[in-house]
Amino acid sequence: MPTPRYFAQAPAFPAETPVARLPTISLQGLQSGSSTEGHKLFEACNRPPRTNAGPIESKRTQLQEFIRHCSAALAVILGALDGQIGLEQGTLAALSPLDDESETSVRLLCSPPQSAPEYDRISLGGHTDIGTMTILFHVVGGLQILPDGKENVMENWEYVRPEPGCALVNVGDTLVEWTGELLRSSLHRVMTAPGDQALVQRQSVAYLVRPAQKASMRRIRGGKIPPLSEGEEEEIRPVNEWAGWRSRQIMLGHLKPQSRGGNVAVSE
Ligand SMILES: O=C(O)CCC(=O)C(=O)O
Ligand SMILES: [Fe+2]
Repeated sequence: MPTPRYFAQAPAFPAETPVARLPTISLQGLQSGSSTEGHKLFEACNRPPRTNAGPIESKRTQLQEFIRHCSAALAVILGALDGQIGLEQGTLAALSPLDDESETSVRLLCSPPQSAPEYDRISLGGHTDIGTMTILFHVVGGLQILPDGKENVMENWEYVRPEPGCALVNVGDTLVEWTGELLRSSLHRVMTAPGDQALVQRQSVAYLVRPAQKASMRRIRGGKIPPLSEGEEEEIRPVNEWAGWRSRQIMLGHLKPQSRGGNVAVSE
């Protein structure tokens, strides 16, 4: 441990600076089996029970209602896709049921107004949503997509214009995997809103549906979904394992987030 002799070589830590309150636990005490020090250590490492932020807890009922509405809308959309793909009604929705444990979440984003807007500022970097589908509600612009096949350079990104009475629906990567890339997820990001919209606060609400944790990433069989090609390895990991792997690969730079899928369908 650094001794007072070393501390004497640097200016003193300012007394008025607010600091985090951390416990000091004696290593000697732990070595000698002191239960007091052991208890202090456990208390310091133990995670307090998770709670939602106050504004979320106080709106719990409305949020539950919101989730139920979004889920019902998504069931309609997924049902229409079942029909178009040639799958039995309810196939896609059954993979992400509301009542099963999953990573499904509601994300509230808020970008503060800018008095001197920096229009090239990225507030949420380019990504595809990893889950099944996303419903996004926004009023102020800022969302951009990179059209399929376009190089990821500034001038190729296109703003999405929020429309009254409309929500934006994003296909997620899981749906791309399940359908053998028949469906496409799109690369999107959030920039400073264009024009005078940058002068006001931007808020968005996203309902991000993730599959049931126990679901499999195995490709769905049937309809227009292309069968595995000769020698192609079947993805058999459970959703959680696959999602963790994919996020890590993207973080490490081994996988690049990009618009995916939209293969020409192979007919039966
Ligand atoms: O705020 C937005 O417009 C997009 C948010 C988004 O892409 C996300 O939450 O995954
Ligand atoms: Fe997103």
